[in-house]
Amino acid sequence: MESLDLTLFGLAIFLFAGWCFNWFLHVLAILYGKWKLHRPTPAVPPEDLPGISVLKPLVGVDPHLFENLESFFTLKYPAFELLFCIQDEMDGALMVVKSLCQKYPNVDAKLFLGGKKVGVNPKINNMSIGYEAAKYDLIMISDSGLKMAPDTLLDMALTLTDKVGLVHQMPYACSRKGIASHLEKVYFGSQHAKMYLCADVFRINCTTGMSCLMRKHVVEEAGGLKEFGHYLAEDYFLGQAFLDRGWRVKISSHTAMQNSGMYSISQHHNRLVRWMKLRTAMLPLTMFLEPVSQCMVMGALVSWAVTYLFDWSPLMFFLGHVLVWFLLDYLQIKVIENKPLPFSKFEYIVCWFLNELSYLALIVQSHIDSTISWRGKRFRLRWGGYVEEMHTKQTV
Ligand SMILES: CCCCCCCC/C=C\CCCCCCCC(=O)N[C@@H](CO[C@@H]1OC[C@@H](O)[C@H](O)[C@H]1O)[C@H](O)/C=C/CCCCCCCCCCCCC
Ligand SMILES: O=c1ccn([C@@H]2O[C@H](COP(=O)(O)OP(=O)(O)O)[C@@H](O)[C@H]2O)c(=O)[nH]1
Repeated sequence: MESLDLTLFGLAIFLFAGWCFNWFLHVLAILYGKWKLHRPTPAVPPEDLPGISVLKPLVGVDPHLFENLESFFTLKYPAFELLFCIQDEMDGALMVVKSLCQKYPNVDAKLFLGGKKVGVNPKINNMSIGYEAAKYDLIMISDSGLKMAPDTLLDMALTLTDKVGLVHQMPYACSRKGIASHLEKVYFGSQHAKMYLCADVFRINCTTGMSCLMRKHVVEEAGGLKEFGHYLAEDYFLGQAFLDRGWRVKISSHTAMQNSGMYSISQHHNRLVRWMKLRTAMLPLTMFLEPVSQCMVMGALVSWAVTYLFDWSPLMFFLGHVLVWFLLDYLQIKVIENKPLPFSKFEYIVCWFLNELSYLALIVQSHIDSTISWRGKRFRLRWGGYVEEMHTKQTV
């Protein structure tokens, strides 16, 4: 009996300590975000800036593709080339790129069709020819759904100092109409940003491949881009390859502005489930950490702990916990948005609860099957982050 008491006491102390650590992370993320993000970009003589090859892997067209790609043609940076990679020659994105090349004939832009099969990851396959043709040592991988501010490339290049090998942008989102867009902002501005900013402070690898600038010669030392084609989460392994070679990996002070023209709550959820599956396969520990780091789960566990330890009312404790979390998330989103929020306080309440509650269901869903669907292809995940493509049998 005594050993059971001791175990419960130890568990309650552990949960309470984890809860205190969580508040530390919350406050740290807000303060670090305030300090790190949205810094003014200094003016630098153009001759001091290295050239950059920007790889744009494209699949399909959405209503914002033209404006998103156009934002790369209007970047304020002295020397860069745009390398558009399109895997399917019939893809409508081809027309969009061609019309932008006509509109901006002075921008150094090239088109690569068909890709090259070097592994399982279709994004890597798509980018392979463009990667080989890149003429600068600095390459940037930039997903199709991003819209970039004119000075962001400059900010990223200035963050890439001597010891830094890779600079990535923390994912966030442009303001668009509707609840799905608000939900996306609430997710990326709250729990995602909290972990992302803290991971950067503690130098934990959380490289996200939607927008990252890196030194090509280091990628070559690691075996070239094709080495990362075995994984779907090529971004995490790219970041790790830089860290393993003694390079620093940093975040830019500009966030990655996702601006896909096709967005809905179910698309957002499917994407989060896909990412969770990748994280679980790569880093199995996140399978345990992720649920307990959720507001509602942590609140319920620690309510028990404080009742056991201090005889506090579990209900009052839980409600207070949720309220403080909710308010800190609001402060953090405001720091990341850095301008008036595009939604009302009521919409924030709805999206915050929707995000917190649906995320728990998504965690469960992510463990139900280990296959991943991504842009029309299906993959089976293996431990360690390896993947196999699943081919559906053709019937005649
Ligand atoms: C109390 C401590 C609790 C710690 C709990 C940790 C739980 C982790 C929960 C959330 C982490 C969110 C922040 C990381 C970003 C992850 C986003 C993601 O999963 N992206 C993956 C997919 O990206 C796309 O993949 C396809 C590619 O082609 C696209 O271009 C990509 O955008 C991506 O592959 C994964 C990247 C890295 C995941 C690392 C996760 C480790 C995070 C640990 C943070 C812990 C900080 C705590 C500090 C003490
Ligand atoms: O078969 C594919 C799937 C994706 N991509 C590219 O990979 C990037 C990321 O794709 P998506 O936005 O679907 O990934 P997510 O951010 O949702 O993980 C985009 O530029 C896509 O065009 C690609 O080139 N081929």
